[in-house]
Amino acid sequence: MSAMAGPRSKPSLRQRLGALRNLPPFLREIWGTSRALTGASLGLRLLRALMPIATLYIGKLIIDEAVRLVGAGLHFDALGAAWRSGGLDRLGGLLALEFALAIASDLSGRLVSYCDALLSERFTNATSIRLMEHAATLDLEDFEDADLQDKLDRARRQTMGRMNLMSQLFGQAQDLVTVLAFAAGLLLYAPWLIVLLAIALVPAFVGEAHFNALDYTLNFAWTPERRQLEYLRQMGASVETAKEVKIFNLNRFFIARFRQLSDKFYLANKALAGKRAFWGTLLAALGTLGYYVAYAYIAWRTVKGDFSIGDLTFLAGSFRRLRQLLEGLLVGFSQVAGQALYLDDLYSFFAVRPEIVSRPDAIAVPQPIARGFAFENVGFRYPDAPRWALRGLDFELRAGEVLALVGENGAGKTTLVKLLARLYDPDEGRILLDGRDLREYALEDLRANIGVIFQDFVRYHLTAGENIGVGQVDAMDDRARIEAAARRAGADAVVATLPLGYDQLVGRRFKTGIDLSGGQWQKIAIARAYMRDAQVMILDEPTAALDARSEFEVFQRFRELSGGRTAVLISHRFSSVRMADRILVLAAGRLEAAGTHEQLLAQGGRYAELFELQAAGYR
Ligand SMILES: Nc1ncnc2c1ncn2[C@@H]1O[C@H](COP(=O)(O)OP(=O)(O)OP(=O)(O)O)[C@@H](O)[C@H]1O
Repeated sequence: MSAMAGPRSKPSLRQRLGALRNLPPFLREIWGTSRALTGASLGLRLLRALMPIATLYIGKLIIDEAVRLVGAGLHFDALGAAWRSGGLDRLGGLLALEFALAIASDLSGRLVSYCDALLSERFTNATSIRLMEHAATLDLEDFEDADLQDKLDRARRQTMGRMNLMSQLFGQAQDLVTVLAFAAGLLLYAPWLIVLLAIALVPAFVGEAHFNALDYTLNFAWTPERRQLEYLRQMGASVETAKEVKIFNLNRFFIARFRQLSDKFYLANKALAGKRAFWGTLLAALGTLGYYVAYAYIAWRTVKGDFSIGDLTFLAGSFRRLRQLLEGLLVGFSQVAGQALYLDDLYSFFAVRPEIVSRPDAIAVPQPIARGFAFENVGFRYPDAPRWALRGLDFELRAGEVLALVGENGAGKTTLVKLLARLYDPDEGRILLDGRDLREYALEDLRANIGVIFQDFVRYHLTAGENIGVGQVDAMDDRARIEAAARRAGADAVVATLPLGYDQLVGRRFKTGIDLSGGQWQKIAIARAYMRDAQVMILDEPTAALDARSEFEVFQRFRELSGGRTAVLISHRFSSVRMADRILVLAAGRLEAAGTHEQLLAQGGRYAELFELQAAGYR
């Protein structure tokens, strides 16, 4: 397991406040998701913001009225008589008003939840789609970078977790309006109490802000471990791995590793939560103290006769609410600042820019390709790799030629193919297509003209027809084309064995799926290559699981059907390789020899040696 990520230092106050700059774009996106829902949610909240003070004030009026009635010395024996006398009219009216307010408050609360739920679902979906769209633009190299994977992981979590940020922000705005209303009310009675309240709350706020930052740091520093946990969980419990896990009895190994890692994470979290609870309680007590000092003061003024009983309840109530609200606002503010830090992750993922892009003046790939590809002193090195994967490559891939690549594992065959398809750009030298650098061509057009099936092709858990159709998505519904591609690859026989034929779901992931053998999957994948009417076809060892006859047939048919197409084949089987027009021998990233099968055998180098080895096995 990799070394622990070095602890990242706590984000500074400036960083935290700086993260608040993420809020305006965040709000803009929410607004853009649905103006109607955002407007409704905000409007309802504004209404709700004024309800608490209205309720409390009516409560005060009710008490004052009741006290007045008692003081007036009126005596009623029966409710009916009292009602008819009209003496209770005002009290009744006030009670009815308070009742209406209570109903309105409940109703608007539910409506707000409803709007928020709809809005959050839509926003989460929109962000997920944006995430997928952006990920699609990134370079393969980006994906292979562990840092980017961490970032993607955090960004993915953000799409899920950020919605309470929205509710929180809106809630904050609502509370702020309520606070202003209460503060205006209190200002009329006892202005300096508000100051007292604010001072009493500052320590709690600072504490919250501090712990939120620690929380973020912890979560940030643990991203690689969290991904490992996720990985272990998957390894320990998935169809893809179940077979091997059982045979090697790996479950205990995975579980032990999971436990070890998750325990460490748990302990770190627990320590932080403990400290947070302790300091939180202490600091909140200060706020409570402020409240009771104020309460005592109001009680004293009431006893002195400055305030009525109604005033006392109104003030005490306002005060209690104001304290809760201010505390909530301050704590909420620091939480929002904390969450805005997480938004940083989302936005920094969106800020990753691909390097492999089309130039503005990009040109179209020639139809047909006239001369072919030329590698000129091409070198490529994977980021942070100790040695070059390919170096000093000089060769041509002529239009219409079938070229085979051979070489031992790790020689660089796949890397060469990736360069040809512009999944990477060379670090040294250049690759020309009909005399112009590959980088001058429009990327999409280039990819549309090259059909590649890699050795680790994807097994889509879709229908058999769709598995072939993905080779040319815009022809996904063209059944005749799919069938023709299947025939060319010998996949039609595979499909014929499926109960639902081309409509059969394949793979084990879903209930109705039927799994295929390794070779059957490969035939389907090869059909995918035929689906695409590409000028250049590349088969990177997708035939390894085919039996010898099938592979021979696949390549022979490939030769016959390629109809003047340029092709690159990678195979470890010489029976297939020898069918190529020309063979390149790669060794440790360098081009060692090139020629036809016969020429290379005559040279007696590595090719002859490997050929002899394989041939000897059959004698
Ligand atoms: N994504 C990657 N990141 C870093 N290094 C890589 C990556 N892919 C391949 N390499 C390294 O580049 C070298 C060439 O690998 P490549 O996959 O091109 O070999 P290959 O000839 O296709 O091998 P095989 O016959 O096993 O498929 C190897 O040393 C490998 O370790």
